[in-house]
Amino acid sequence: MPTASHLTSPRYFDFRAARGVPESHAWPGLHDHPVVDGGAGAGAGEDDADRVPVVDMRADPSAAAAAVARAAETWGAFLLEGHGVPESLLARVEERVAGMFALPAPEKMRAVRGRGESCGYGSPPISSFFAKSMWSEGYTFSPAHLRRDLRKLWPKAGPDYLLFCEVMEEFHREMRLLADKLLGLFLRALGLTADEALAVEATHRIAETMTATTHLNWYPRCPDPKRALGLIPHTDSGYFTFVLQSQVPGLQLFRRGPDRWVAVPAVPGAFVVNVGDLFSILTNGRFHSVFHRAVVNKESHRVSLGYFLGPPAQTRVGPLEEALTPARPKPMYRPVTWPEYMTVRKKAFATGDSALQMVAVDQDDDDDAQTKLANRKIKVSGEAY
Ligand SMILES: C=C1C[C@]23C[C@@]1(O)CC[C@H]2[C@@]12CCC[C@@](C)(C(=O)O1)[C@H]2[C@@H]3C(=O)O
Ligand SMILES: O=C(O)CCC(=O)C(=O)O
Ligand SMILES: [Fe+2]
Repeated sequence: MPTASHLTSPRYFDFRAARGVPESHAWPGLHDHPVVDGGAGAGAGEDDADRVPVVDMRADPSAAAAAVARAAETWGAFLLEGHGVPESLLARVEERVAGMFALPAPEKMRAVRGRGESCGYGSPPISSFFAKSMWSEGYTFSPAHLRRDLRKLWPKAGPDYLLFCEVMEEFHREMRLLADKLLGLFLRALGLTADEALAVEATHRIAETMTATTHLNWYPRCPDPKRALGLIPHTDSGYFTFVLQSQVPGLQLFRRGPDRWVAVPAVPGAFVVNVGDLFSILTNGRFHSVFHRAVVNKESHRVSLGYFLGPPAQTRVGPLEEALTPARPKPMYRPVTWPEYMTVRKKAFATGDSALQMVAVDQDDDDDAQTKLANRKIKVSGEAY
């Protein structure tokens, strides 16, 4: 039973009551790199180096695939427009999400994420690897178990519960179809013809078995945003993520040469798509997973939604044979399941190493790589790619 003790529980920090950023939430090194604007007016230079790439799905498929290839190879992220998910539905999703976060803390804490669980309410799952706390709360759920999971937040299953479930179910239906379409475009972006992309799907059943997870982020208003961080710099671990950021921007992408954070503009109706680590593995490093973070601000709170796509837990993901090129003829990574990769990433956070590097195959060891290529033949889900 929730009691008023949630306010004194070490699990709950009452952001709304905070008058400053305590040491527990103050991050060093936040301003080591400049922040530049990634919006339409950005990149006054010749090549628009800071402008976040845009992919419009209304373009003809080869043009859209070329835009995806450029963005996935150079940025690991892009703004997705013309995706067909109605703006009115996105507005209803945002309204329901904001309503959920506005619930009193004891009610949200009814759904607190238990130790070792991936779904539930609380600090971002990644925060358990760090001594400092982030300026955010979030709620993770599996769209497949929506009605069951959401009873923890709304045990009486009243009108708010029903509306939330209905809107999220409609959203999930649209997003799952969109995810399949985008996966097809990603395969085309690897240079496959439409028929070859269909053949990859027939063999590997990537789209068919792909799972979706929704994670809602709430970044409360922050009295001293220069000291706090909404979400620590990270790469998403799965295949790819659709991020819906509300009217308040806050997502930043890391770019090298010169090192800088590019602030992603809040474009109404657009998604930001992030390439994740397992997709980088699947494409043999041709598509980059993007390092990104979320910052907070003093004026208003911010809400965002991540719709994460990835393989089923038992599927081992390794480089697709179709992604190998004359320049990179060998698989660069060993096959891993998503849970295995999460364990590697946990170690990487502890040591400061790169998780992707930790699953990389030693390219000098010819025999090793060739054996892995031979062993890597995909069987049906649950087996190796
Ligand atoms: C499917 C997932 C990706 C995610 C972990 C999760 O199981 C559910 C939440 C996701 C999220 C959202 C905030 C950032 C992130 C790193 C985290 O801590 O939880 C991502 C995870 C990820 O991409 O690895
Ligand atoms: O809030 C955002 O814009 C980013 C969220 C994010 O990176 C995530 O949920 O993984
Ligand atoms: Fe992320």
